[in-house]
Amino acid sequence: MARIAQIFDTTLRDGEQAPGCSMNLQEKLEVARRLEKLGVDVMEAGFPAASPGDLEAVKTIAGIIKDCSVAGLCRSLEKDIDAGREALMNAASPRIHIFLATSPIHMEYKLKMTPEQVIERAVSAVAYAKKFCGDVEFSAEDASRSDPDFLCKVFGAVINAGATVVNVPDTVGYAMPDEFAKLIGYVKENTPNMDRARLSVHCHNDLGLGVANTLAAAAAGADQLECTVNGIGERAGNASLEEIVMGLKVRKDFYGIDTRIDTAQIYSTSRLVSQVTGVKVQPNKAVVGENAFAHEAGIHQHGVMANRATYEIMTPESVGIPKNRMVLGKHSGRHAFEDRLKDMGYTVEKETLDAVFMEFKVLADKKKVVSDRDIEALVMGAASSVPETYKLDRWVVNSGSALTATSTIRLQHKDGSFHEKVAVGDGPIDAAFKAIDQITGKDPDLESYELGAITGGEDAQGETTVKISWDGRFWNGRGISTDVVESSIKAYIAAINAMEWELSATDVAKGKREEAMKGV
Ligand SMILES: CC(=O)SCCNC(=O)CCNC(=O)[C@H](O)C(C)(C)COP(=O)(O)OP(=O)(O)OC[C@H]1O[C@@H](n2cnc3c(N)ncnc32)[C@H](O)[C@@H]1OP(=O)(O)O
Ligand SMILES: CC(C)C(=O)C(=O)O
Ligand SMILES: [Mg+2]
Repeated sequence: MARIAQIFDTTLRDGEQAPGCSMNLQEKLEVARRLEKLGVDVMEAGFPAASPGDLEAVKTIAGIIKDCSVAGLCRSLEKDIDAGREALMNAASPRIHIFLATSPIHMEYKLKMTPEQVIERAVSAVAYAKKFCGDVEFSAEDASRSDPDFLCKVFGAVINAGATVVNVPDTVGYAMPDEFAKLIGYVKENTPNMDRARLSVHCHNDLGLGVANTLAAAAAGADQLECTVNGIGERAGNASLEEIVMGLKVRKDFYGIDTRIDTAQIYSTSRLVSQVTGVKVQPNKAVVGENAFAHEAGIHQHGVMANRATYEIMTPESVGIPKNRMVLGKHSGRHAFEDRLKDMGYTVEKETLDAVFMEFKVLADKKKVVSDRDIEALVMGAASSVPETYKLDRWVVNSGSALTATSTIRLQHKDGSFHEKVAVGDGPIDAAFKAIDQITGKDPDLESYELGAITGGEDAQGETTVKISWDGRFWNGRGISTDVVESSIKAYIAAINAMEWELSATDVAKGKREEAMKGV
């Protein structure tokens, strides 16, 4: 019988650590719900001690996710574990995840601790966490560059202190598959009481081997695999969830390992993560890339026409890539539209469906054929919208080679009032953003601005993604329109709304904490 490997997803923690991948609370919640539907066994929701915003995010996710464990990462410090405990107090299955480095270079230069002090600290941290939480994972950071015997000693000690999972991270993506498999076999054989804990791996992709190392470790006995959707994560990223899961599924004959992932949810989860982070999936990315199932060469096309299995080792449907179906356009009705949404993996409330269907009709008037990508953009726009403090009412922008770009923007505030400002700038987008800043009284830094077309063709919709920052925090905004200036304005307003919403939510939480402290 096949054994089951648990999938530990860290998109919301290690994934979010990647430059440009930060998500706001609303976006994290959407991703968390999708991960639950995907069937992950554990989701790491954040690093509660990193900031009050991170703590609130983990707490909110922990309160709504019921079908899998929710983990929070903590250093081996009581104050971090206390933050983890607070963040996870409403979780159905909480897991405190503690880490401490075990490699000579990390111990000497970063932690400035001796190996004996590291063992002592790891044990005391696990024992402290165990007082509040039955499920405690311990990660030996930089395990692949650690002395294997020392690693086994640390693991034996933390298992004795109550750790339920011990994790072997290849923190800097240094390991080679054969070598990593040997290390896993060694740890399994030589760690005292290894039968009392699950053995996990967490691989990074610095040499492009994150997935290969994870699969090699699974074959060698690891039974929890840590990964992220689309492989996002620190530096070159983490091992990608979709590649690990499909590797195990397609080559079950070789590995004999199952997971509980509903693979038909993979594609829509990948699209969601790409949309909320604004990080595009490369076209040739395995499993979920635009070209993963495209056949261009004649010999391949000929083979696929005779039998798809000549050049396809898995079907697009098995990862949830929708088949080519009815064309949706301005004559399509609600049933066909709703059916397509279901096929694409979206379950939307009636209210959202009504709104998206209306937008679809407006778009269908402008475009001959509305593609799945267009629909996805409409749903994402409606579903991920945080409460709108400001809404675009109307705009005019003048620009050209012989005049200074000028914009007039009118926004409606949620209290119903209208506000209009005129601004000049270095080009039409800058002028528009400056007018919005004047209205909102906010002056965030524009960290990134990306403009693309959702589909090809002259009537393609423009999609703009912006990232703004203020006081070290980041917010994304997305806007779509057949006019690229309008999509840019919408994206900027969406980012400002996300910022307004998160800052006010943090203020409320802070207020509540201060109130509670008064009573202590
Ligand atoms: C491999 C990984 O992915 S590890 C996870 C990485 N994630 C993050 O760092 C999350 C975001 N981080 C943060 O917000 C901040 O770094 C914080 C809030 C966690 C800490 O901030 P600061 O207190 O300002 O410390 P700073 O980040 O500068 O330095 C890290 C400190 O933690 C210590 N430390 C690092 N790892 C550990 C650990 N596992 N256990 C205990 N202490 C640790 C370092 O030695 C250093 O200590 P020092 O301040 O006594 O020199
Ligand atoms: C905290 C640990 C698990 C980590 O992310 C790493 O070592 O890469
Ligand atoms: Mg990591």
